[in-house]
Amino acid sequence: MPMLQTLGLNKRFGGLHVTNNVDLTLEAGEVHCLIGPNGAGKSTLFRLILGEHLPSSGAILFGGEDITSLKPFQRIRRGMSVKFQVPGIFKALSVRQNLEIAMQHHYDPAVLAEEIDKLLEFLNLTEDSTRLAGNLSHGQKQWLEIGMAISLKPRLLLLDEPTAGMSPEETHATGEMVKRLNAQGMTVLAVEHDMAFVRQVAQQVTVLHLGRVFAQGTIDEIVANEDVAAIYLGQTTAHETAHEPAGAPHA
Ligand SMILES: Nc1ncnc2c1ncn2[C@@H]1O[C@H](COP(=O)(O)OP(=O)(O)OP(=O)(O)O)[C@@H](O)[C@H]1O
Repeated sequence: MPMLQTLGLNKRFGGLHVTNNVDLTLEAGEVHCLIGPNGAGKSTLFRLILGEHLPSSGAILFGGEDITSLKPFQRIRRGMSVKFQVPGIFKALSVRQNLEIAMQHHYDPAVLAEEIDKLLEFLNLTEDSTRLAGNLSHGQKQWLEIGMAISLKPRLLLLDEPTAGMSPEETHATGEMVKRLNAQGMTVLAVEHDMAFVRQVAQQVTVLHLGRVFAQGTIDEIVANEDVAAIYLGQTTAHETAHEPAGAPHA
C-alpha cells in the first residue's frame, strides 16, 4: 500500500487553478522529490498534503486512510511531519532546549536526555548543543529544524526546499542526512530546486508545471526528458541569489 496518494487533487484560488487534477503516489520507504519552475504549484501541493489548505476537489490517502478533511494536527498525529523554509526554531534558546521543547511531552523523562543526545549526534550538532540556536550557521539552523521535524519519528517527512541558501558542502551533508533517515525506513517528500541534491537522494522525481503533473520518473529519466528541459527555458540562473532559490534546477 502506498504511503501517500493524492487522487484527482484540485485547488482553486478564485479563478486561479493552482493544483490541477494531481495524482501523486509515494511508495513507503522512498525519497521522492517534487520539482518545477516558479509558480508551478509545489508549495500549494505541500500545503494540501499537510492540511493547511483544503482541496477544491479530490482526495488524499495517508497509509490507505482518507485524510482529505483532517486538520494538520490530526495528520501529524498519524505520522506526518514537515519542515518549512520559514525558520521555526527558538533563537534565544540553546540547540538542546529547542529539541527538548519538541520532544519533552512525547518521551519518558528517563530516556529523554538519551534520545536528544542521539538526535544531536545524527544532526552533527553535538558540539553545538549549548549554543543559542540564533547563533548557528544557516546550514546548522536548517539541520536543527530537520531535527525538530524528525524528533517524533514520523512515517512521512515533508521538506520544503531543505537546502535553500546552503553551501554545496552543507547541501551534500543534508543529502546524506536524508539518505540515513531513509535507510532507517522514513519516507520523504522534498520540494527542491538543487538538482545535485535531487540526484543524491531521490528515487522518484515528479515535475509539476502549471499545477499539473508534467513528468514522473527516476532522476535519469527526468534529466533526459527534453520536454522537462523545455519548461525551464527562460528561467535562467539570473533569478538566483544566495538566499533566493531559482525556478530552474541547477545541475
Ligand atoms: N493563497 C493563495 N491565494 C491565491 N493565489 C495563490 C495562493 N497560494 C498560491 N497562489 C498562487 O498559486 C500559484 C502557485 O504557487 P506555489 O507557491 O504553490 O508555487 P511553487 O511551485 O511553490 O513556486 P515557488 O517555486 O516559486 O515557491 C502562484 O501563481 C501563486 O501566486
